[in-house]
Amino acid sequence: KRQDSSAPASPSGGVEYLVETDVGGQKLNLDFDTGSGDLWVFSTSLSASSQANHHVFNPSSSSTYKAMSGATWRIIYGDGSGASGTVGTDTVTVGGTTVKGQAVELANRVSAQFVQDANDGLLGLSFSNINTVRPTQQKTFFDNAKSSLTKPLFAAYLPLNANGAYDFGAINARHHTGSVAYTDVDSSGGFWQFPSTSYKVGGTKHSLSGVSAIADTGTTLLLIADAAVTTYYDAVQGASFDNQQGGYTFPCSASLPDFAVRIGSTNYATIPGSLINFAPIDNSGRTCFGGIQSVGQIAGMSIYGDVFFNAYYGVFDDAGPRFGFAPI
Ligand SMILES: O=C(CN1CCCCC1)Nc1ccc2c(c1)OCO2
Repeated sequence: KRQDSSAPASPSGGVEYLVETDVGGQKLNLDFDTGSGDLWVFSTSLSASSQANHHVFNPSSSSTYKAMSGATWRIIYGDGSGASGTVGTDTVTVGGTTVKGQAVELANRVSAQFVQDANDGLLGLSFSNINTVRPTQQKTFFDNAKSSLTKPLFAAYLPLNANGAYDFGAINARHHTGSVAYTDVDSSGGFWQFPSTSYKVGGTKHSLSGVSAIADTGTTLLLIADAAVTTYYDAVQGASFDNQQGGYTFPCSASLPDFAVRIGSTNYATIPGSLINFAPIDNSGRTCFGGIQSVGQIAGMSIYGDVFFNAYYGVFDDAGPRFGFAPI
């Protein structure tokens, strides 16, 4: 039960946090994603152009890799990106936590966004019921590891523009302040999902009846219904929806109100306005892109991505299951 460990998570381009992961003795920088359930890697099965600028996994160079005959996978993410390929098993180590016989999905196709991205693949940390391997669905790294951990939990510490960490098996008191508040999780859809039926802009409360949210470390921004997005940016001087940028922008000098979201039936998580200035849209530094944007057509759902985790330590506890949060 002493496979507990903490693995550094490095911010990459403000878009994602990468964790160095050992797959069959080969080191790859993977995007840890609580919003999906597949562990997949760039592999030597990809075209040379797709492999460019990435570390790729070569199954022939791993003495512990075993092909999974007849198994395939194919995934499409909420942002339209995707990947697909074949499957095997290998020994995977993250920090000091090792899983033998972990399903490792080898990409032989990846969408253009992934070729541009800095990651060498993804390590899914959602529930295993949305893993895409067929004909036999596979388990996530955490699902396989949890029985060897002191507690069946992992936690995400993702501070802005600083090295963070994924803690496995124990909460790391150095990664949060105050006490951790919890809400029950509905895992039936595969996500770390909970009701989130109201929000506050600069202290004024607004309801989002019937809405649920997912805690999603693989999504960069905080994505929420159009009504909430409009309410927020109505409170920001000079903000407007920029079709070219595909979201709300505002003068980088604008003062941004805090945005609080209700987590379950407990209290609110408050994201300070300063964390809602995501990035300048160009090198002039005049206009900035907002960290709160529309979730689009996914009715009744909010997606709490890294902008949320820049303010809150997230505890993903399989006992429950439940989601915990505490200011970092
Ligand atoms: O697709 C993702 C996250 N995804 C994680 C794996 C890498 C590529 C990005 N998030 C997302 C992005 C936009 C969305 C959405 C979800 O739901 C509606 O709009």
